[in-house]
Amino acid sequence: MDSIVVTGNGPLEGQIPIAGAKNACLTLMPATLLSDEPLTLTNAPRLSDIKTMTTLLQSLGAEVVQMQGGQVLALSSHNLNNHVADYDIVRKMRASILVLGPMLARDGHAVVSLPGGCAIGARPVDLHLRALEAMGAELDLREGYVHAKAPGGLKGGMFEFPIVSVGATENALMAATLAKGTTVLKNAAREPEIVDLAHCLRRMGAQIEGEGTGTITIQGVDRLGGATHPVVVDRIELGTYMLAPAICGGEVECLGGRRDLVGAFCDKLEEAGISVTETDAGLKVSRKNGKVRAVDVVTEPFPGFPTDLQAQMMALMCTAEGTSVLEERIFENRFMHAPELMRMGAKIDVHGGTATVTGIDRLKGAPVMATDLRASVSLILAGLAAEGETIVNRVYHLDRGYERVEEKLGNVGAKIERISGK
Ligand SMILES: CC(=O)N[C@H]1[C@@H](OP(=O)(O)OP(=O)(O)OC[C@H]2O[C@@H](n3ccc(=O)[nH]c3=O)[C@H](O)[C@@H]2O)O[C@H](CO)[C@@H](O)[C@@H]1O
Ligand SMILES: C=C(OP(=O)(O)O)C(=O)O
Repeated sequence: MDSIVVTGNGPLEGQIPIAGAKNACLTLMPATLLSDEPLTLTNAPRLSDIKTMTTLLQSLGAEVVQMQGGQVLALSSHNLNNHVADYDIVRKMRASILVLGPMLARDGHAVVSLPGGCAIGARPVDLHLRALEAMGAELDLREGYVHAKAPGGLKGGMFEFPIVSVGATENALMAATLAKGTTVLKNAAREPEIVDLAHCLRRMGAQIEGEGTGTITIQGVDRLGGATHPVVVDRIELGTYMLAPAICGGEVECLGGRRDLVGAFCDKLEEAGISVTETDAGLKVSRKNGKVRAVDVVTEPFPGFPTDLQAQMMALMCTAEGTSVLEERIFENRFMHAPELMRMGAKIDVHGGTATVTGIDRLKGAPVMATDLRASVSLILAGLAAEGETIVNRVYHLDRGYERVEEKLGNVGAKIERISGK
């Protein structure tokens, strides 16, 4: 298994291009299952999760062709010949459950393995299933698989999500585009990835209103056509790289960055004393002098502070002036980076969903273990500002969500290299 070695090397200067969003691309790709005409996605990120979704779609009979080094994905589902999403693929990535709604809506049947829990929490899919049931789906859970049927096709319905779920909103939204009649999704997720999905579905001929608000209304249509759609910028990759100069000092412009994608996060950076400026090309972040101030963070659904940036923000707080309280409200077990940061000298106290971080002057490099995607990158960020060498082991998690991380950080002056495992 590969490791990443990072050595503290002073302030960072330069530009980092931000890729298309993993979490948008992972929901846009299954949208191909709604149509027998081609769907072309541009600005796709080159990540192992995208390969996993490619393998899953191909296992169903869809065609997925990578062009321009993987930045363009040409998808087609005109030859769908298998409606069973196998456990061996689904278990690798939770977003695999997103094939359920589209397959069921188009062909009236689908069998999809339950994805199971993961390091950050139990992550059930009950809301995906309940939303589909509200559209008339008949579901049966057997031997770890969801067996779904809608013999006469899905029918429009009303579903109010008891808690906000990004994935369940995506599954229901896709399914509703081909249901007969009107579907209303209440307390829907408002994440930019949902808005991007709605834009793509509309290009394919879907009738959708209200994306980006808590109520999405979908008027079902008989069929969807093809489309070409650019994947929205990755707000989590953006936030991660904005934190690099915040932690190390210096000035970095994140190309393609947009404040509307990371508003609550920018507010927290500014509260901590970091400057964020909108430029023609993106967002420029600088920390020219002075200490970072400790700030409190509560993770919430969009437009709140994203859970996917909590670990990276904790890395910043480790050397801030004062004490910060980070409250994780989305996932029940998302502080696995804390003990690893403590190996680097951080002072962190975790109680349930709350972590209290007391800032120290400087972290010290250490061998650490990456436990999940965002934990991995938080350790890299911490290592960039630490004294000496930090070896981040088990970085396969990192490759799920960050393309060419060594190159992107190396180009702005970071001392970072990948060591290939045996
Ligand atoms: C591929 C993708 O887009 N992943 C993102 C997506 O995950 P994902 O779509 O899995 O996250 P959800 O928004 O669904 O999860 C929010 C909360 O709802 C719970 N829940 C969810 C579904 C369900 O059927 N029942 C249920 O109880 C979850 O366990 C969690 O506690 O949104 C999360 C929250 O912003 C992000 O951290 C993930 O990076
Ligand atoms: C939790 C994440 O992804 P996933 O939902 O695919 O596990 C993430 O992107 O931080």
